[in-house]
Order: sequence, then structure tokens, then C-alpha cells
Amino acid sequence: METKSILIDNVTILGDEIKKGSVIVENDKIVEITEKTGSHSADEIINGEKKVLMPGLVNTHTHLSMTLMRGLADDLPLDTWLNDHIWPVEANLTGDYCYAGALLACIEMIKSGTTAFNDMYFFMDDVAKAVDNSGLRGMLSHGMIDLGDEEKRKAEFRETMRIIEKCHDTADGRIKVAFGPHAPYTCSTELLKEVREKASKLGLKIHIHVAETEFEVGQVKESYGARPFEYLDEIGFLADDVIAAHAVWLSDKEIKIIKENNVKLSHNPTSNMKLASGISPVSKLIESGVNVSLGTDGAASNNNLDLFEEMKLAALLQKVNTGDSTVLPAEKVLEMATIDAAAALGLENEIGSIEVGKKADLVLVDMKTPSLTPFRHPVSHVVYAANGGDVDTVICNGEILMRNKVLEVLDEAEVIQLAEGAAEELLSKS
Ligand SMILES: N[C@@H](CCSC[C@H]1O[C@@H](n2cnc3c(=O)[nH]cnc32)[C@H](O)[C@@H]1O)C(=O)O
Ligand SMILES: [Zn+2]
Repeated sequence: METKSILIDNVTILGDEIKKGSVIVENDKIVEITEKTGSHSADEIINGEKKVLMPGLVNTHTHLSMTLMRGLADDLPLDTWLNDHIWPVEANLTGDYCYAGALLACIEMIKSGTTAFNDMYFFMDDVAKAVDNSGLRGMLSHGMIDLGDEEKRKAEFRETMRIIEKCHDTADGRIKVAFGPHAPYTCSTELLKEVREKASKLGLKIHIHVAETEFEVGQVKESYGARPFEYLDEIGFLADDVIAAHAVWLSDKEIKIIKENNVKLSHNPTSNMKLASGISPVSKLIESGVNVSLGTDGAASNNNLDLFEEMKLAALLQKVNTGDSTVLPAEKVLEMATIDAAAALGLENEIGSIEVGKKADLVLVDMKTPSLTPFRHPVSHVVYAANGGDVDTVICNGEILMRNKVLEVLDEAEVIQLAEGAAEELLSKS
């Protein structure tokens, strides 16, 4: 195979220590990190002057195609939002709509520096097509809901198995498939137990919403006589392959259960604030040794997919919640959005940091802009001063997806037009 190389020259590299140097990429991997600059030839040379090179951000909870429902129903609590607004529209979704929404989400993520994500939704083979075309890396799951109905349960497993067979480990390994039981209040115990069994057998991850609202805690207590994580523990569902989104309402006993089972949590501060779901005890969880990463949730409850915003809000929310401005410092928040998120997806040896041998999932942030001047403390700037719009260049799996703020993979105007059309048609049916 012919080798393709990229030299990112004379750049400020974010890692355990921050250093100035150059990074050399061959095919899909980082092959060299050197303090020398300008000394290497390559097929592509990216001038990194006045730029910061950071690992691509990793979003551990998304519903990509929900971009079509952005701005559709704001300022509502979760149950009304889902039951009266989102689910009626979702009843009219098709694979083509999901493809259009996912493609829009992909260009939004590229433009804001996200290179990998964990998605749960409908028509996931169409979502996979969008992800493949975009060049991004994703873990995809068909969201399963049975509400105790056996026929629905069987249909959800058939669809999940179809997606696994069709999409797992495709797109040069960029696409993986996971199980996606929606939540303890929408899935029966039978469904959850069968997911556990199949996931263990196939070695696939599980992506689920847990303990998002106080209402959910009440519902689960009433049905099963235990809090959500207690119940999931009792039925043998929890293990280190579970990525639980939200985890807002937790007792001390549940924090212990999460830690003991090495469950990975995806904290979604914007969605939790917007739906007034509550505040996850993130700093306490991290102190207890729990892996907490960041997610945006869908664009209908955020309303964007910008992980830079999510990093800042995660930090600020913990500070105001604990009355302690020293909790969740910038360095930790950046880890949550990179290496901790990579570990949640089981990809800590492949992505999440800039190291020789890892995949080249890299983002350059332009620091030559008023809001990032003076160029002083790169980690602080990335977390507290930057937003997704400051991202200049994005590389995923060694492919340049965006250069100098211009997409190289997809036609931005075309994707926007496709998504506008799909959103309009979908809404006209609902
Ligand atoms: N097969 C399922 C689809 C579930 S996809 C995942 C679901 O999660 C929903 N969703 C999005 N954000 C949230 C959230 O914050 N909490 C709970 N559900 C959400 C989303 O609208 C979608 O219906 C069915 O037949 O309904
Ligand atoms: Zn969600």
C-alpha cells in the first residue's frame, strides 16, 4: 500500500506536557512527534504556527439525526418534550430523513472539532452511511424501547442484530455497533437482561440513558422497589462495558455501585440544564474514581453539538453547584472530552491523546483570534475561551476532513440544503 503522509509543523501540542514541535502522520496513524520543525518532507504540510494541536474531541452521548428537530420544542421538561413533541415527529422518520439529519450532524461535529461519538437512534444503517461519507469515527446503536410488549421487544432485537451484522467494524474500522436499550423506564427487565447476555457474548458495548430525572427515579422505584442503578445492579445488567448517559439523580449507594461495576458515565450538562433535569454530582463521581466523559445529547435538547461549549459548561456547573471554584479544573475537563471518553468507548489505546502509534484523530485550533489572545495558557483557552468555531483543521483516521475552516470531505451547502428539505418534509407530516 502506498504511504500517505502529513506533517503538522511548528505547532503547540497538547499532551501531559505542552510542547512546541511537529507531528508526523502516516496513513491513519501518528508515527512521530518531534521537537524539530521544518525538517521533514510529507505529502501534505500543515503550518501549525499560532495554532494548538489537540486530540479530536469525543462525544459520548448523541442522537445525530435529531438535528432535524433543532429548535422544534424548547423550554419544556423531559416527559412533555418527549411524549408530546419529539415522539410524535419521530413516528414519521424514514431512513432518508435520518441520513440527512446525521450528515448535517457530521459536518457540524467536524466544524467544531469532534472526531468520534457514541450515537443512539433509528435507521442506524442510514446513519452509518452518513458517518462513512463524513470520514468520522462513531459507535452506533439502534435505540430499543419495548414498554413491556413482547412483539416490540422481538422487533427491536431483530433490528439491532441487523445493524450489528451490516455495520459493525465497517468504514475501515471507524464504525462500531453497540446495543442501545433506551432507559430503565422504557425497557422491560427481559429486554435489559437479554441485552446484557448478547452484549457479553458478542463483546459489544451497551449505551443507555439512566437516572436522568427525579421523575424517572420515582417511576423505577414504584415499578421495581429500587433506584435506577440499584435495580440495574440487581438484575445483573451493569458492567464495565455500559455507557450510561446523564446519571443525574444518584444516591451514595448508587455511586458505589457505579464505581464497583466500572460503569462509564456520559455527563450532558447543557441538556440537563435546558430540560431542568438536574445537576449530576460529577466532581464527587470523579473523586470516587468513576470515569465521566461528556456528551451533548441530541441537537433538539442542546441545541448544538459543540463539545467546547460542553466542556466549559461542565466545569462551571460543578463550580456553582459545589460552591468551590477549584473543582473540575480545565485540565480535567479536557481529559473528560478526550482520553476519558475514548476509554468509555473502549478506544483508549487508539484515540483520545496525541501519542506515537495512536490513530491520527487530530484538531488544530487557530489562536490568532481576538478571543484567544494573548496566546498564554492553551488548555485554559481551549476550555474557557474557545468555541467550536475556532477549530481550523480536523483530521480523522489520517484523513484531512477540514482545512483552514473549509470542509474537504462533503459540500457544506449541499448538506445544509438536504437537511433543510428533510426537516421541512418531516414536520409537514407531523
Ligand atoms: N426504537 C425506539 C427508538 C429509540 S431511539 C432513542 C430515543 O431517545 C430519545 N431521546 C433523546 N434525548 C433523550 C433524553 O435526553 N432522554 C431520553 N430520551 C431521549 C430520542 O428522541 C429517541 O426517541 C422507538 O421505537 O421509539
Ligand atoms: Zn439522549
